[in-house]
Amino acid sequence: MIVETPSKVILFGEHAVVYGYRAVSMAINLTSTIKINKINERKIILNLKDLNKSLSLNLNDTKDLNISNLDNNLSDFKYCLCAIKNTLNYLNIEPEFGFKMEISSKIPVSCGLGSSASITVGTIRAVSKFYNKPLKDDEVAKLGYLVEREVQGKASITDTFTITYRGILEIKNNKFKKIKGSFEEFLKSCKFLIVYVEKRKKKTAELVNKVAKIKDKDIIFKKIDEIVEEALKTKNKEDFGRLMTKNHELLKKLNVSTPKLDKIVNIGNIYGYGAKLTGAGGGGCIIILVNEEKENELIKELNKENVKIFKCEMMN
Ligand SMILES: Nc1ncnc2c1ncn2[C@@H]1O[C@H](COP(=O)(O)OP(=O)(O)OP(=O)(O)O)[C@@H](O)[C@H]1O
Ligand SMILES: C[C@@](O)(CCO)CC(=O)[O-]
Ligand SMILES: [Mg+2]
Repeated sequence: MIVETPSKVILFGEHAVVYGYRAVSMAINLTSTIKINKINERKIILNLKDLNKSLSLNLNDTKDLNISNLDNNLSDFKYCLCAIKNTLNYLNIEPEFGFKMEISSKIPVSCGLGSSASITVGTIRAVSKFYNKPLKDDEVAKLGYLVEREVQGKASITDTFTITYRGILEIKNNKFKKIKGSFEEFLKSCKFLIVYVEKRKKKTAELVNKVAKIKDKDIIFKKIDEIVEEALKTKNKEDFGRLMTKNHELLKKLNVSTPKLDKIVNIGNIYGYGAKLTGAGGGGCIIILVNEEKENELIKELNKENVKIFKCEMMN
């Protein structure tokens, strides 16, 4: 059985959303793929193809795993192991047989595009379907959020709910609503470039915990929330791009940007309508709202900077 799962891009509100403020996020067509097949032993074999890592463990040991005590050399297995553990416990089954799970992904790892949430949601869907107890979206999303919160210590529902429900979501106070109507139509008229700028030195968990230590973070979060509120009413690209850039300036005050991210955001501001980092920051990706009249110049300038450009679309 194969399960394919999207990734996501946060248009506004990352980090603030962890504290109940608003965010807008969009599922995109960069996907992870999970293949799961039966093995006649009561074992689980995990093969992380992109990271060239494998792990085998007994089914019985999986349900009581203490994820925070996992050896460092197993850290890349945390999300999928936690997803397997939480799903088996939620299904409340004693499986007679195990499985081999192979994970591969087109989503750059630890770059702000929700690779962890994609793997998590894909694993939950794959394991529940494999044992013939497929879960509904609300169960998948809730389990996925609990996995990210357990692995990271702090998390919002943004990544896992966006990837589960797809389309465009507005998140506030850890509740969500799918964005439809004129704002969705406006966003569909926008062309975004996602640019992978540089390798992140910290995982999302570390970046979220670093922001938690900032004393005046709520003042910054409130300003981000005002930007999101204004963006939700916007129907023109100049204003939308300007608000993206304002959000980026506030993320810089949270110390989650880097000089290289700022440099590429600046190129997005000059040759696009606006730009900002997306996801936890600390490196990774930025998103640019394209001004079609200057798109060729934008691409030319970006190509001078040794970055990787992803032309993605919203995934419903
Ligand atoms: N292709 C993959 N194969 C196996 N595990 C993966 C893969 N991609 C991501 N992961 C897991 O997700 C972790 C990266 O998650 P992290 O939250 O730091 O980054 P992200 O989700 O890409 O960015 P953000 O959370 O800012 O959107 C990896 O360390 C690994 O545990
Ligand atoms: C940084 C953050 O806001 C987004 C990570 O993609 C964390 C979260 O919402 O869980
Ligand atoms: Mg993540």
